[in-house]
Amino acid sequence: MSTAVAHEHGQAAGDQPALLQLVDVGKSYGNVHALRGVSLHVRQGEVTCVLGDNGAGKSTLIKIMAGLHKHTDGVMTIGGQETVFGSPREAQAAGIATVYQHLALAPLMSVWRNFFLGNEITRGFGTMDIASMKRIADEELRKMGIEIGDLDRPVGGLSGGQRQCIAIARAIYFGAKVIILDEPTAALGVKQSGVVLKYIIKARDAGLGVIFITHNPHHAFLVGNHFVILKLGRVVLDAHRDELTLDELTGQMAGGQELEELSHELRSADPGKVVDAHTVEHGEIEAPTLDHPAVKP
Ligand SMILES: Nc1ncnc2c1ncn2[C@@H]1O[C@H](COP(=O)(O)OP(=O)(O)OP(=O)(O)O)[C@@H](O)[C@H]1O
Repeated sequence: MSTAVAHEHGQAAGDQPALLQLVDVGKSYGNVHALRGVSLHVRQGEVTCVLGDNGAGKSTLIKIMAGLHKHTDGVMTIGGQETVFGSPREAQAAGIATVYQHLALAPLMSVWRNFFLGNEITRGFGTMDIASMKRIADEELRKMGIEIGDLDRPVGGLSGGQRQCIAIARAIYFGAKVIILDEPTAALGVKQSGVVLKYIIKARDAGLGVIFITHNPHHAFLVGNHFVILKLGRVVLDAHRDELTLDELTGQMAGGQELEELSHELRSADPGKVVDAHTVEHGEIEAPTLDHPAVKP
């Protein structure tokens, strides 16, 4: 397994050129270094997973690629051209679509209205061509195998999984080359997560470069071609799927060293009980109860 950053600066590995590439990108907010030396490449028909805990720098990374923030170091290229986006509009125009976990759609608006939000079809005198928009939204959602039923329903009444899927279908229809998914499964149960993961595969198979931001290595490993783990703003793992196993990804994500230290601390707190890193990592540790000495006042 490769735990080091494996790729040469400025050059994507493999035959295909990267749709989007970051080389040694950094971002400082005053004297806070949110990202340092981050390199990443996103290729057509591949899912690049970016994993990281809270504060790892995932949101900052998304904001740079989505045109909300400018990086302070390094280079971003889109289709080989060095690029700094001045606004989210510029990123969209370059084919970068971002689906935010909570802001994917406007909850009070209908499904078809959301599908065309900001890209409405109009006839003469600026009147909206509602019939065409409904027809196209229906066709596109069906093409992706998304069953919604009544497209006049406000999306607020749909499940979180359905909302994410509509946002993905919309990005594909409007010609995105790269789709950034911001923790799309974080608030979902197992079944709904499965549905969203299926549409991540569909987006990949439609030829998009998918960036799947998540803190869940199990979800990442089900769909990912490439894995990057961020920790405190730095890349601590950059590996292709055939270079690692799910256990290794999970271990790296959890932080083997930190787990060792935690298990050591827990052992000293309760020397009668044997707790090893494996037990902690796999969630086999006993949950504290009100009777547990550790939580007594
Ligand atoms: N606008 C800002 N000003 C100052 N520091 C910031 C700003 N935005 C983020 N940071 C800092 O940058 C670091 C990375 O934050 P970021 O939000 O990118 O991480 P994250 O991986 O998305 O975390 P989370 O999952 O908790 O949102 C953190 O230390 C954070 O406090």
